[in-house]
Amino acid sequence: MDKLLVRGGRSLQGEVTISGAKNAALPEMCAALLTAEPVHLVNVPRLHDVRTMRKLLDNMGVATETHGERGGMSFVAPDSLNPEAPYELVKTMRASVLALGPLLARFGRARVSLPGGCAIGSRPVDQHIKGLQAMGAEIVVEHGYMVAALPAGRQRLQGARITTDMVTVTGTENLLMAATLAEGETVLENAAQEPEVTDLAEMLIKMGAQIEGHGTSRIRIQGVATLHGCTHQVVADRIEAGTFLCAVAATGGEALLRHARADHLDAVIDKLRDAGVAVQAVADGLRIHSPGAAQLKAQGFRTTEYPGFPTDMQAQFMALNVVAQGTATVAETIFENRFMHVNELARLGARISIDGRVATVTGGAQLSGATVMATDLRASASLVIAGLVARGDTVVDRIYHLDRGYDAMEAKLRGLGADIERISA
Ligand SMILES: CC(=O)N[C@H]1[C@@H](OP(=O)(O)OP(=O)(O)OC[C@H]2O[C@@H](n3ccc(=O)[nH]c3=O)[C@H](O)[C@@H]2O)O[C@H](CO)[C@@H](O)[C@@H]1O
Ligand SMILES: C=C(OP(=O)(O)O)C(=O)O
Repeated sequence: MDKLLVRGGRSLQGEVTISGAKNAALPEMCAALLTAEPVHLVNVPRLHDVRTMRKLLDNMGVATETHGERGGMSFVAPDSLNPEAPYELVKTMRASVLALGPLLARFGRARVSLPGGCAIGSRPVDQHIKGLQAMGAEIVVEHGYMVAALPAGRQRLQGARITTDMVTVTGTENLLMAATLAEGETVLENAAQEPEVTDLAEMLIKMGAQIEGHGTSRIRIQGVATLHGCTHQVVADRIEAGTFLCAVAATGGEALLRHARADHLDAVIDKLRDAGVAVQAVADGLRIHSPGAAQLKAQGFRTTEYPGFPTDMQAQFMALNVVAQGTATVAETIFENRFMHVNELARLGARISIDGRVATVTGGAQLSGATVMATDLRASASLVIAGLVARGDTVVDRIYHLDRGYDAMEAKLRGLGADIERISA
């Protein structure tokens, strides 16, 4: 199992290029299931979840290819394929559930393993099922699989008005993709407004889908009989960008984050500015200048759906709060078990107490390196940030979590002057 060795104490300086977003690339790869024509994606990040999604599509019978330096990938999903997502692949990547909507919409049937929970919470998919049932699908859950089909005699899903019980990102994406090929109009109320949903909608529109209102809480889709191929560039990863912002803020220093989108990071940038960090939108990126943690003020926040503070940035900003000055409370409202980094940060010297879904961070900690264990994707990133600030050596174990969602993180950090290396098992 690979580990990262971080020798802390260096400030970060220079330029880093932000990759395409994992959480946009994964649904967009599934969108290729909606047409028999070639779909080309560019700016696909090189990370483990993308490789898993490719395996999942290959396994179904989709022809996939990578090309070029710029994260090019193409997909051809023939008219006849095996519409199944097996447990072996789904268990390592919850986003596999995004195959369900497209498969059902185009092939009229699908067998997709239930994803189960993961470290950060229980992560049910009841809203995906409820929405597809509202569109006429018959879905039974048996032997750990969602087995979905259209009723006898029906060729297509039916448009419907669907209000999800809560805002769900992949739920919105699954229903959005399914609705593009349904008969008639679908209205998704309480839809997720995350930039990755908007990016997916823009790709689907290039494929011939009729969609309005993406980026708002009501998305209207007029179903069409077929979609065609397209070329689409995956939007920049706002969470990767936010992670680098927190790393530079915590270590002090100055950096340019190429391709980072300020308009997708408002809530995080506001908090960084309140903390005392200078963040400026520049042509094709973001510039950050941090005076170092000793000059920064810890910031309280509450995670919420977009455009609120993202749950996927909670752990990384908490690492910054640990070394900034003052006390701050952090409330996690999206996932019930997303504070697992807290005990590991404590091994480095962080002072954090937890009461239910609220963590109170007492800043100003003098961190010292230790061996810590990554428990999930963003927890891993928060431990790396803390390790960059800590005195001495920090070893972050189980970084397969990090590899799931970050494209060459240690190489990018090294490019900014960090002393970090991978120890391969
Ligand atoms: C691949 C991807 O894009 N992953 C992101 C997506 O995950 P994901 O789409 O899985 O997260 P959701 O937005 O669906 O989850 C939001 C909340 O709704 C609950 N829920 C969701 C669906 C459902 O059918 N029933 C239900 O109860 C979840 O348990 C959670 O409490 O959005 C999360 C919230 O921004 C991010 O942390 C993940 O990085
Ligand atoms: C929780 C995350 O991803 P996933 O939904 O793929 O587990 C994340 O990207 O932080």
